[in-house]
Amino acid sequence: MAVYTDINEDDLKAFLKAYDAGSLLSYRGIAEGVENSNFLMHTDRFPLILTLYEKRVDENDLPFYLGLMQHLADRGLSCPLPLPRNDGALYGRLCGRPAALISFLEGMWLRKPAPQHCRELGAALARMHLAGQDFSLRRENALSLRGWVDLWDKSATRADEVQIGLESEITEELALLEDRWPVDLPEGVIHADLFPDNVFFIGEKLSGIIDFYFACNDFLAYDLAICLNAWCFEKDGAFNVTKARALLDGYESVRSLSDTEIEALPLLARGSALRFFLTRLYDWLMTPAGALVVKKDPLEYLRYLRFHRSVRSAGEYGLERA
Ligand SMILES: Nc1ncnc2c1ncn2[C@@H]1O[C@H](COP(=O)(O)OP(=O)(O)O)[C@@H](O)[C@H]1O
Ligand SMILES: N[C@@H](CCOP(=O)(O)O)C(=O)O
Repeated sequence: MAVYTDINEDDLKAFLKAYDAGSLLSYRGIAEGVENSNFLMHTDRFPLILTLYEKRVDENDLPFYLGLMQHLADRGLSCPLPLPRNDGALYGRLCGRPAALISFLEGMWLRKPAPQHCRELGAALARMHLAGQDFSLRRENALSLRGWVDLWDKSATRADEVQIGLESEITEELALLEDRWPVDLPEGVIHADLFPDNVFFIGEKLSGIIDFYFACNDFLAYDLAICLNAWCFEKDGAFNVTKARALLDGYESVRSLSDTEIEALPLLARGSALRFFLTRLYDWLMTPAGALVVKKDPLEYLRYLRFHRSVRSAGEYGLERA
């Protein structure tokens, strides 16, 4: 359960005084999520999500994340809208942590997305990429090559505790990615964590995207590579090319991929698999026993990484013109 910081009613009521949000009726911790502490709150005016920013969120990045949500919502994308405080600030402080109130989005995330959901996702991702083009703030991707090396430096010597041989396999992979990582692909604001639990649907229709707390400027096609990993593998580890084709078709129904983006896709998918492997491995090794969070399996992403290593071209992801 991702509630790292406990809050009490008096503190919450004091926090709410800075907002025009009505009176508190109820609040409860939300079990899902791994990064921040989230609470569902009801006031006599509306439901709200209260987020207390934890470990990986740098307070200096909050204007980027919260401003981005405002920017995208203004351009018609269905994402949470931060509620400003009476003094105009987009976040305040609760129990010693930066904390924001954001609008509650209707819908459910899908445990078993089908190809038509992947198509919807692709189209929404491309719309987000286009809507983000004129966002004025910039944030480097702290979890790209440099960040991977830092994470690996902290975990490498213990990696073989998780699986024998990991230390040498990942060291080699990282060296290869450092050598071959693209430098000149189309860039923009990417979500960078668009997993099924961050995308809500009502029936077949995508109703909203949440959790912009890894958003940053990076290659647009890298976001697509993240989705290939997060949406197109089955529970048994098999890659589902029908889902991948639907994802890519949906994306291209809104924004066409260039030849260089298509060519780079297998490498971007390797990098993306490594990125989630590394954060999961770090959390696996470092999270204290008894912490109220469900740790995610790093080896799932090792399997995806190995799959992408065998991919010769994006045609294997179902892209006809690759
Ligand atoms: N704006 C929102 N509307 C509705 N539910 C939300 C919203 N934001 C978060 N949630 C709920 O909180 C859970 C965790 O949120 P998330 O942002 O993914 O947390 P974390 O950043 O800790 O991973 C989501 O799975 C969802 O159930
Ligand atoms: N999506 C990441 C972990 C971050 O979790 P989220 O709840 O913020 O989406 C992973 O699966 O490793």
